[in-house]
Amino acid sequence: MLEIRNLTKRFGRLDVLKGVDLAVRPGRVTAILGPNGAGKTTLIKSILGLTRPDGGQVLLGGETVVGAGARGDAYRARIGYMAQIARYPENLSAAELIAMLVELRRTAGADVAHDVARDESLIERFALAPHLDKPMRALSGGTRQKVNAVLAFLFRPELLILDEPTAGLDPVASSALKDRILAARDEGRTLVLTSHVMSELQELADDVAFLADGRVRFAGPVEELLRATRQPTLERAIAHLLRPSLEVLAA
Ligand SMILES: Nc1ncnc2c1ncn2[C@@H]1O[C@H](COP(=O)(O)OP(=O)(O)OP(=O)(O)O)[C@@H](O)[C@H]1O
Repeated sequence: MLEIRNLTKRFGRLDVLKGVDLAVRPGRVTAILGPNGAGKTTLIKSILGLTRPDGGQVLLGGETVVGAGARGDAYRARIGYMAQIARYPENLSAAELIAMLVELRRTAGADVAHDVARDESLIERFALAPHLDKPMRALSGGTRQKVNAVLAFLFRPELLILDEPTAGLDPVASSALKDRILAARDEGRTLVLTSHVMSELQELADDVAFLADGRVRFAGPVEELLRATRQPTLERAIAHLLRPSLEVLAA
């Protein structure tokens, strides 16, 4: 569904991605893990075309969307994205933002009437209704994060990329979002997410891609990682992978 081939990215003298290969399986939740600064956000932004990689390709549904042979950025309409730090026009309210995004889609020729599922379940469970008409600049960090989540799910995208989606959310909101993530998976959507909260990933992830030193060191189902490292939990398995005497595990 999503395939990353030999992706490279350097910032000045810093080699962040040194040839990342990854095949994300459809209809599953894949967690991208790795220490701070490993390049998870850089990888995500490269998939979305928000960062231009130096080499390699990204394929979506078999079609090259980033790298040599890619044509335009229309593919982005198929992806819902929740950024780690989202920036919005601060004077607009969430309701106006939603209306604007719907209008943009309509102008781009999408069948919006069919597409839009303003996620009432999330709005309700986040208790977001009273905040929808306030300007974004007046919202608390957690409330902005909730709006961010609603926008990511807005058009029922086939692929959802969520960068630390529950960071800053209270336990009620975090549970609601996790339920929504699993529901999206059960609807057959593909999800890629990052988080440093291992217990959360243990709950959500079907597959794991572990990024370190610019490459994917392990990619496969969570159970396989636990088996390969002989550890009982994801947290211990990742700690095991991060030992200084790291042995590269075959994918
Ligand atoms: N625009 C940029 N210019 C220069 N360096 C950058 C830029 N973006 C990222 N980097 C560097 O690239 C490295 C990878 O950053 P990235 O944000 O992708 O890591 P991450 O794995 O998402 O980290 P974290 O877990 O802390 O969120 C870091 O050393 C970061 O400082």
